[in-house]
Amino acid sequence: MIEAQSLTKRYGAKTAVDSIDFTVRPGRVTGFLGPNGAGKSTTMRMIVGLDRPSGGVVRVNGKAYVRHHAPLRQVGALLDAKAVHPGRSARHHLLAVAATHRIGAKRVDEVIGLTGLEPVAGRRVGGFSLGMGQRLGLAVALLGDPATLILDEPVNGLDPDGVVWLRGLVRRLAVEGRTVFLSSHLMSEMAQTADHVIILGRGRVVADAPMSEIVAGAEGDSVQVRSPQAEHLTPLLEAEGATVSRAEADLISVTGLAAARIAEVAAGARVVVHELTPLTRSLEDAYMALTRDEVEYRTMQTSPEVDR
Ligand SMILES: Nc1ncnc2c1ncn2[C@@H]1O[C@H](COP(=O)(O)OP(=O)(O)OP(=O)(O)O)[C@@H](O)[C@H]1O
Repeated sequence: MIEAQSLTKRYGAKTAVDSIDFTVRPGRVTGFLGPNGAGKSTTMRMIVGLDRPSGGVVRVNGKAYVRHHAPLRQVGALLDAKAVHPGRSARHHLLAVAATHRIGAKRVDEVIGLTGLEPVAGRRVGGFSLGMGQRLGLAVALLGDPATLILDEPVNGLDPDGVVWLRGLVRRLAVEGRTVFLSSHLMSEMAQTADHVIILGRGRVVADAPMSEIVAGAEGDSVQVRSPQAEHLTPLLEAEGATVSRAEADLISVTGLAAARIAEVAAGARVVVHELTPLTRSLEDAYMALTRDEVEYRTMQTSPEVDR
């Protein structure tokens, strides 16, 4: 369990984390989302004592991280997978970390197995790919068999097989009753992995709810309709109560009317339709709506005037 109360981090005049409160509960996967610079990494670093809060507190399994006598047995963290000695083999790195907590070689071999590192366990870590480095970071996080896991962008660098494997591992850890807190920028991946979501925007919590609620709160389902007579079809659909927005000359997005009814209206007016695609709500839609005003580094749109 992770509990943050009025947790704050300032860097000079910049408030990276602005008096946030949240609880990450055991037995489920909690996703941590937010635009670049929202304060996710800073929050995770404070949870594991790598950054000291400017205000407020954060407890892991009831205590501040630094107050735990054997923190690796309480909290496993994957924050910076590259922070390992490049000359050591993966197995030696794990043995060295294990020794700090009197964890034996048996457990080292177990986590090597759990993270699929057997084929490379004897190789120098310096030659590892990003994906192998992530697996090693996970192996370190799992060493102490901790009740709480904090994983910052764990899918980073994993190949598609690795992503599926990680999803299964993370789900299993939660089913075992552990607290799993993970950040990712990959919405579709997060939608498949997390049960609960906390979204940060500019250092504040903008949403903290079950995944199903977050997705259900997104704007309504829409239907994408491609037709060479889109202009003719639009008022007919609006007369049926639909809201229509035009994406391209022959492409409209229709909300408030089922795909079947759209097809009937089009057929009734002898309008040719080339495509009719119902689009369901997604975590990405909900996320975009919730963070629309919270983006610190927004991609600048080049205005047509500047182009000319
Ligand atoms: N050591 C530091 N000194 C000064 N400012 C910092 C420092 N670390 C982070 N910041 C600032 O604090 C804010 C939050 O950064 P943080 O890295 O926690 O965001 P994030 O949500 O993890 O972003 P990303 O998705 O890009 O990893 C940013 O504006 C960042 O520039």
